Amino acid sequence: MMLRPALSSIRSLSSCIGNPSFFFRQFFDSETSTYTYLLGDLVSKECILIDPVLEQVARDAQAVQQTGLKLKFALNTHVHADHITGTGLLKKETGCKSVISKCSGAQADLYLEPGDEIKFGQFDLVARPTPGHTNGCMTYVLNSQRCAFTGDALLVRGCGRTDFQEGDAATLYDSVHGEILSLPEDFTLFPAHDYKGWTSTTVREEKLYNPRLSKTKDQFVEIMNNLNLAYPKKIDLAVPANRVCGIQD
Ligand SMILES: N[C@@H](CCC(=O)N[C@@H](CSS)C(=O)NCC(=O)O)C(=O)O
Repeated sequence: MMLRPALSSIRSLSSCIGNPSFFFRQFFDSETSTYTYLLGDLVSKECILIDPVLEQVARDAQAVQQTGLKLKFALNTHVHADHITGTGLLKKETGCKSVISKCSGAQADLYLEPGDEIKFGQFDLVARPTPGHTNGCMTYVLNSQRCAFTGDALLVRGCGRTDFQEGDAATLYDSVHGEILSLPEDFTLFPAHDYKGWTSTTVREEKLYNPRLSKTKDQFVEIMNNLNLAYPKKIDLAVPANRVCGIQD
């Protein structure tokens, strides 16, 4: 029997806790292998979603409602190429504000610059620029819970591809080493995708075991330039839609 976690639409995690006021849930969209994260403050009731998927908006909105939380922000880590973001529809359905980096060039209610903070109740996410997969990629760091949401910049034992949009392997290497792998080694890292059954990792694990990023920069660039991956199936639909915050009308 293959020892692979069930790719259910809702996964629970015991990591990234330690404060009873912190609500955390990791969701999975099995069609696109995308993780969406719900983070909330159970005292103030404010919550946020990171990287929601259009087809899973009902699931996400239901989770928010069931927990008695109020959705303040729906954030994207970048302009995704493989799925349409759920932020446009979530805005309509919940009145939340959409958020993305200024550098992404995409439309949103709030634009993040490096070092900007997103507050939900007593918690603060700090935006760190991690370009290389796209120009506008941001990693969101939650220092209080010793974790970070890396989007496609860093995947478990992998990283985002660099062969379309504004992809650049050398830039990705520098930004992941400078902004993610420089975090304390015990920080838990949550990616936007996984294709092999992983749910999270740590800075220490990726420094030791990432088969791409643990190499020298020259070796990394060579690896990235020879991945020969098929284009994402939805890229022609997803990129233009995500530049305007997903489906809005
Ligand atoms: N088959 C999927 C696309 C898979 C893919 O290209 N994933 C991207 C992130 S989404 S743009 C990636 O960077 N992968 C890195 C890797 O090493 O796999 C589809 O058709 O949507």
